[in-house]
Amino acid sequence: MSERVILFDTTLRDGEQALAASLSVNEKLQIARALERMGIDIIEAGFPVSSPGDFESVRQIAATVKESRVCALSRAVKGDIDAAAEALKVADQFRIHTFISTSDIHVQSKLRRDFTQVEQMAVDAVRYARRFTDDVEFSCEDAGRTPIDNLCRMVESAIRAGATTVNIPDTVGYTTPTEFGGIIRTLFERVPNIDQAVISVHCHDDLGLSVANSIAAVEAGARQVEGTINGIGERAGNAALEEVIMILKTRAARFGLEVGANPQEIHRVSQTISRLCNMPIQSNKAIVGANAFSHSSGIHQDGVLKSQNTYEIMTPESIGLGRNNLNLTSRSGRHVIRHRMAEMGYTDAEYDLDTLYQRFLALADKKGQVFDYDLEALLFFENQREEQEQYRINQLNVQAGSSHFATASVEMQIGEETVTEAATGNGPVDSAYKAIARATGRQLAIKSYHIGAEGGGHDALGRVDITAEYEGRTFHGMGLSTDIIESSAIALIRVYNLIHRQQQIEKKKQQILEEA
Ligand SMILES: CC(=O)SCCNC(=O)CCNC(=O)[C@H](O)C(C)(C)COP(=O)(O)OP(=O)(O)OC[C@H]1O[C@@H](n2cnc3c(N)ncnc32)[C@H](O)[C@@H]1OP(=O)(O)O
Ligand SMILES: CC(C)C(=O)C(=O)O
Repeated sequence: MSERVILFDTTLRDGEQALAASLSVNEKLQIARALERMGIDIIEAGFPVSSPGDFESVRQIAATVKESRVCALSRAVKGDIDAAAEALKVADQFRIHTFISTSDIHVQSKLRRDFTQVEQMAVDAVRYARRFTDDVEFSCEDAGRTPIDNLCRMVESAIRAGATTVNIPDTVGYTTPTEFGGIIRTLFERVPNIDQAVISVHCHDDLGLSVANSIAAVEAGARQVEGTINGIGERAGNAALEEVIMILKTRAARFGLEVGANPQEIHRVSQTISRLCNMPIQSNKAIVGANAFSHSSGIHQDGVLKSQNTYEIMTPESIGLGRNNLNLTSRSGRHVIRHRMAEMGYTDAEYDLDTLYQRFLALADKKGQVFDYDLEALLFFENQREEQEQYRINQLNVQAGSSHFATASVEMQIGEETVTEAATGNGPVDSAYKAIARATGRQLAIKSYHIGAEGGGHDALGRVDITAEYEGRTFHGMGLSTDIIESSAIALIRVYNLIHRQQQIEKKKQQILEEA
C-alpha cells in the first residue's frame, strides 16, 4: 500500500478572505457539497468567531457534509475555540484548527510578545481544543520566515500538547522550493516526536511558487497539503489544489502517493467556485484555464492528430471535460437531458429532472441549441435559489432607444406584497435598477458591474456580476439569461435577497444573545 497525501481545502476560509463580497450560507453549502463530492479529505469551512454569518455557515456545513471532515479555524484564544467547537458540534467528527505566529517579525511586531509566551499560548490552545475533539490541527503562522530552532521547538511543543496535525505555512509566499523542502526535512530530522502527527503545508503564491513549494514539501515527507480550488486566497492566493492533485496523479510513478480526490470533478468544482466567488479564471491557468487543453499552432495540431500524447500529458476527460455529440433542442425529451447530465457526472439526486427540463425548454425556445455549459448554468441557478426568497420579480419591461431616456416598469413580489413601480434612467439597466430600488424602498451603492458571456457565439448566455454595498457590507450578485437586462435584474435581486438573509441571521444572533 502506498502512502496517502491528505487534501485539505480552505477555499471557504482562506479563499473567501480574498473576495470582494462574502459568500452567503447557501453559496458556501454549494461549494462544500461540491468539494465533498470531489473527495476532499478535510474542508475548512470558516472562522466561526469572525461573524454570525461565518458561524452559521460552518454550522450548516458541519450538519450537511458527511464524507469529508469539516474543520474550523480559531486563533490561539479560548473564545475562538469555543465558537469553533459550538459551530462544529453537530458533526459526529470534526477538526479544530488553531494557529499562532512563530516568526520574529510576527511575534514581536504583531503579537507584541516573546516567543516563550507565544509557545505557551499555542500549547494552551491545543490542550483546550483537545477537550472538544481528538482531531486538532495547529499551524505555525509565518513558519517560512521562522528561525528553524524556534520552529522545531514549537512543532515539538504542539505535538506534546496534543496536536494531531501540525501545519507549516509559508504565509507570505517567501520561500523557494529547495528552501521550503529543506525546512520540512529538518523538522523530520530534529523534532523527536514528529511521527506522532501528520505534517501539513499551506503555501501562498506571492512569488508564484505555492504549488512548487507544496510539492517540494511532499517530497520531503509532508503528508497533508492545504490549498484552494483555482488557487484563490489572501493576496496572490494559495496553492491551487487542482494542480496539486493533477501533479500527484499525472506523475504517480514518480511520487507513488495516493490522493483520494476524483480528478473528474475538477472542471465542475472549478467552474462552480469561479462563478460563486466572482473570480474569473485566466485562460492560460494550468488544468482549469479555457486554453489548458487547446492546441493552436500547426505543428502541435499535426502532432495531436497523429497521437494525442505528443502534446498532452493528461486528457481533458481526466478532469471531467466531456465530449458531446447529441444536440439538445426544444425537441429533446427528459431522457436525453438525464443522459447528458449523467455524462457530465451529475447523479439523479442532485437535481430535479422536471424542474430542470422546464427551464431547459424555456431556454431552448429562446436560443435553439442548448449546450453543456447552459445546462450547468441552469442547474447553478436552481441551486442558487434560497428556499424562501423575500424579493422576486414578477414582470420587468424596459423601453430604450438612442433618442430617449430608457423607461422601466417592474412588478415585484416582496414577501406577501405585490409592488409595482416605474422609473426612467440613462440606459435600460439604469432605469431597471432605479425601478427596482423604488419598489424595494432600499437604495444600494453599486460598486462594480461586469457583463460577460457564458459559452460562445451570439446566442451565449449574458452573465452579469455586480457588487453592491449596503450598510458598510459588500454583497455579490450574479445573473444569467439570454437577455442582459434580465441578467442585470437577476443579479440585483440576488443582492437584495442576500441582504435580507444577512439581516435575518443578525436578528437570530441578537435573539440568542438576549435569551442567554
Ligand atoms: C494567515 C491568516 O490567514 S489568519 C486568518 C485571517 N482571517 C481573519 O482575520 C478572519 C477575519 N477576522 C476577524 O473577523 C477579526 O479580525 C477577528 C474576529 C478574528 C478579531 O477581531 P478583533 O478582536 O477586532 O481584533 P483585530 O482583528 O483588530 O486584531 C487581531 C488581534 O488578535 C491577535 N491575534 C492575531 N492572531 C492571533 C492568534 N493566532 N492567536 C491569538 N491572538 C492573535 C492580534 O495580536 C490582535 O490582538 P490585540 O488586539 O491584542 O492587538
Ligand atoms: C492560518 C494559517 C494556516 C494561514 O492561513 C496562513 O498562515 O496563511
